[in-house]
Amino acid sequence: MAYQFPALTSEQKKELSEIAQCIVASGKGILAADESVGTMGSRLQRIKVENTEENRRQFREILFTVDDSISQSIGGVILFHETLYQKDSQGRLFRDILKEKGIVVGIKLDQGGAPLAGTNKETTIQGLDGLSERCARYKKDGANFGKWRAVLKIDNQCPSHLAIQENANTLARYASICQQNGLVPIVEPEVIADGDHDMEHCQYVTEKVLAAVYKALNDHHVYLEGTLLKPNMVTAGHASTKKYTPEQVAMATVTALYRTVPAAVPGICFLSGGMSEEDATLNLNAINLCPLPKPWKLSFSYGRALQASALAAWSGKAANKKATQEAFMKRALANCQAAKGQYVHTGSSGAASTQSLFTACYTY
Ligand SMILES: O=P(O)(O)OC[C@@]1(O)O[C@H](CO)[C@@H](O)[C@@H]1O
Repeated sequence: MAYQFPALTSEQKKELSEIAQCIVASGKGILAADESVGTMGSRLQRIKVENTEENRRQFREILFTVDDSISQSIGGVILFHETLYQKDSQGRLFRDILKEKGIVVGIKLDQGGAPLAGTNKETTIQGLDGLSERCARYKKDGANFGKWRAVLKIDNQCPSHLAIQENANTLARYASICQQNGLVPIVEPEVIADGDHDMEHCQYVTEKVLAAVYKALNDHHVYLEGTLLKPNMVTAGHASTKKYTPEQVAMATVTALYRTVPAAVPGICFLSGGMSEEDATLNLNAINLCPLPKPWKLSFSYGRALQASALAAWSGKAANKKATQEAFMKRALANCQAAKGQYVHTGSSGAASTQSLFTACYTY
């Protein structure tokens, strides 16, 4: 056993665990603003705005220049490469604006899916080649955490043993490289909601996937205190006819996590996976009220569920800046409350917040 070859020094471990804890400090979660150019294109298409670099920059400028009190709800923001180097209209780098608010800057590191031959259209994720050099550069340029999303689906023969093992190993290799370069890895094994399976089936699969991920992280000597997990909530498939309450979703989700995620992991930040903004908040709130042991912070790392109302309010018009920032702040605050189990639905949400944000076979 290679016990005498430590992967990280105690200084490296201290830095990583401090970054992770800062991101999920009480009530804080993550804004996943790391949509690639293509994904941002489909978001902008919905509001009939052209997918230009300037339009992407303008929307993000509005989000990042929101009132400083946002830092009570948002501990970290994940950026796409392009955004890490963009500036606001006064020439200030976005990453500096976020840091001044006390928000940790993160970077998307995965580079999209590749087919696993001989499977029912399953995938692995690319981006390991040159990853160490990219991480070193991003650390120098102000990032302190990374994100890597692996996609598993529930279908005939899926997820296969191969897909589970390959994606777990790739996530672990990515996590190890991140930590060597001073970045906290967000480990995201997403079991997507496509399909008509029930919640119990999703729970079974989520447990198998998470168990494989934590075995691989251990094999790769990943320091769990310096990581964050970004899983799916346990829900029925989008096409299922069965409906479940937030309390049922919470019980299934926390049970799956309790069985598979070590207590050393400081925080679990859920993805929203196409849920409406309001459902994502209600489910997170129920998760935090679930009467099972919860040794980790249970928070959010939402993309669609933090930005849908804001995008609709903006509609590509500078004049809508105030309304856009208000919509974003409202969702951020609601999720901050939900991360503490204190969210009370007032019934005054706008239309955009209750709309399903699901897209079939969501890739990017
Ligand atoms: O599911 P959501 O909350 O919208 O987004 C979760 C997420 O991992 O998926 C997107 C990738 O397409 C990323 O932009 C984002 O970080």
